[in-house]
Amino acid sequence: MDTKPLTTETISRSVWAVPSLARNAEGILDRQENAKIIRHIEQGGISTLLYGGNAIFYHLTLAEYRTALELISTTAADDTLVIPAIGPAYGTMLDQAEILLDFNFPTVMLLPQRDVVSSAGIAAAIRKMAEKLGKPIVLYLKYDGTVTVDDATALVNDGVISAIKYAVVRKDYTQDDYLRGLTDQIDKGLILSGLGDQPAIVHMRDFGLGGFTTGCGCIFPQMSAALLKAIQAQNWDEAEAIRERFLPLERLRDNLGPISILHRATELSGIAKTGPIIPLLSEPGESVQEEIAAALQQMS
Ligand SMILES: N[C@@H](CC=O)C(=O)O
Repeated sequence: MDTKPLTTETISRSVWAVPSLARNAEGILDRQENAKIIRHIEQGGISTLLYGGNAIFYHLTLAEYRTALELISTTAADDTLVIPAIGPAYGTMLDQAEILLDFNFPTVMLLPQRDVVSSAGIAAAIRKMAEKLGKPIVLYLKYDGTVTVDDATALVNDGVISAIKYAVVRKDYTQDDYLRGLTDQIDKGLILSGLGDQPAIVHMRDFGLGGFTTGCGCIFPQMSAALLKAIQAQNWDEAEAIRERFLPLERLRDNLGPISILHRATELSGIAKTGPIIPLLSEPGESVQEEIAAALQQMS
């Protein structure tokens, strides 16, 4: 695992894959099956792994958290950057920080929440975690304005932010005052498009963001890596053609639940047995699984 501190170069050198986390039939984290997912992504040309929403880090027990960190840190290749998530509850992140001190991840990402938080409160949590861990944190902005531009800018200026994953859903991604406010104040190379392959072109071309995260790229890593390359080379027609190839699975994820559809699609694509989806999420029904299989076939 690459343990060097993040830079804008690190952020842009690879798409950030956001994988599912495999469990065996009993729901126990499965080393072998997770290793298959990691190898598949790495062999497809992606060298950054972000364990957050798609891995359902929100709902891990503390014991599972340690197991997961041990598993991902020892399975990833030497040059793969691995970023685990913390939170979203403050008490949870305090407990997780004690575990993280036993590992050497270069940064961690604070999972987002919009209830029972304030902008100043999230900023305070980031500062506390950065101090406790002795390293800067990835700020995940998923809800419009939950952290103000001023608070986010102050965190960056104070060196407690390693990157910002920007994932606010818009009808029209070219129209985004919140993102424009952030890019006016903060080094754009520190901000990643955080909503998968679909808004990546607009976010990188029109707002100058430094990279993008992908869920579907955990199944089709070569396609996501090619998308990043096309965007960086400003080959917009090629980038647009690649983006469209992701649509069959992305449409299902948008309509039926991005995390559970990706979890099941990873298994149906034959990459690894991902096992049961844990509560509070749920398994897609049989007809949905048929739709996933059809989408995967269309994309292959
Ligand atoms: N949410 C996006 C990107 C990852 O965070 C996806 O799953 O495609």
